[in-house]
Amino acid sequence: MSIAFFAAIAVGATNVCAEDEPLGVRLVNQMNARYGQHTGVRANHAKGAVFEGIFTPAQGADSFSSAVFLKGAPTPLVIRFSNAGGVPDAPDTHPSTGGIRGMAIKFRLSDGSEQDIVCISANGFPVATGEDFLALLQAVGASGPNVPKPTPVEKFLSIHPAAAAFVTTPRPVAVSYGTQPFFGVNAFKFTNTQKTSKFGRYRIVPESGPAYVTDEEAAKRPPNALADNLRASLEAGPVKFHLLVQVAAADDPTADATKVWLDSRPTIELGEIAVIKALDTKKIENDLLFLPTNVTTGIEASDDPIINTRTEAYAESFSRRTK
Ligand code: HEM
Repeated sequence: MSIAFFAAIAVGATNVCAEDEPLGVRLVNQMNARYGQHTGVRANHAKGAVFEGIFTPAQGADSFSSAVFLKGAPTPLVIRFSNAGGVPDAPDTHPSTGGIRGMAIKFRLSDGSEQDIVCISANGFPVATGEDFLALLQAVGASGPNVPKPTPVEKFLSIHPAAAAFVTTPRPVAVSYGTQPFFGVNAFKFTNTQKTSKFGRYRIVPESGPAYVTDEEAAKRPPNALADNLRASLEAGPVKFHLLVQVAAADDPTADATKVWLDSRPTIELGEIAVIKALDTKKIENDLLFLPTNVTTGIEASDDPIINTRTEAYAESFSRRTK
């Protein structure tokens, strides 16, 4: 995201605030005010592409967590790649995306239940709480082009250095969704059969390595190149990622997604995600709901407050888009 991005989409966005409503509802109200409310569309990550996949656990992954998908037979997946922002059908390079992509994965577990992992292409988040995220969205909404400087968003960024760093980080455009690394951002607690628990954050790394195009090339590409190019790659066979967990050291913060852990922290390989074939996105995407709190035995949410706020907001967005 860039400051220009905030200015570009702040036009027409007003602040909608009802203190008595749950935080997740207020966040969705604010997103709808910012991007417009579009029937049958997600309040955020509105443009997506859905694929079928399969997860194969790595040897020994079950020593990290007793989660059922980490041992034995491969698990079928439904994967939705997306661009951030609530503008449906926006081109991949549209400012409303802020350069942020999403990868949401639903594991169809052998016992009939589900496990979701919902990641973005950024390592870290601009703010540590849902309240601060709402304040950021409100500041953006109040910072139209004719607003005197310093604008509310400029003021917000001046006192929230993590948010300022987030919005000024360059976000190159990937060749396809299949060449984009993704990050879980929020910490989860993993417990194995010996009852040993560790905190970790997911990382999803393309097997072929990350690959990007220049901004000039990106601007010339068709509007859905990220998904189109992944579909084209699938003609030659599955497109693979590695699912890893970065493991926290004892004093690493687990409740603050702005605090990225050192790269030197160990990562454990949980297994391979193979994207197999494209599904009919328009037909199925609205029935899909990915929740960060949708976890199976052996995995729990950490004390990161954003996790529950996300679930509240996603459920609200789901109920609006399926009405
Ligand atoms: C307080 C912080 C956040 C809020 C309020 C928020 C809000 C939302 C909302 C309203 C949706 C639409 C949900 C739906 O209709 O199903 C959404 C989708 C999504 N969000 Fe967030 N989000 C937050 C943080 C995050 C973080 C930290 C990540 C990743 C680490 C993330 C990744 C995604 C992805 C990938 C989707 C698309 C899911 C799909 O394909 O269905 N979000 N978000």
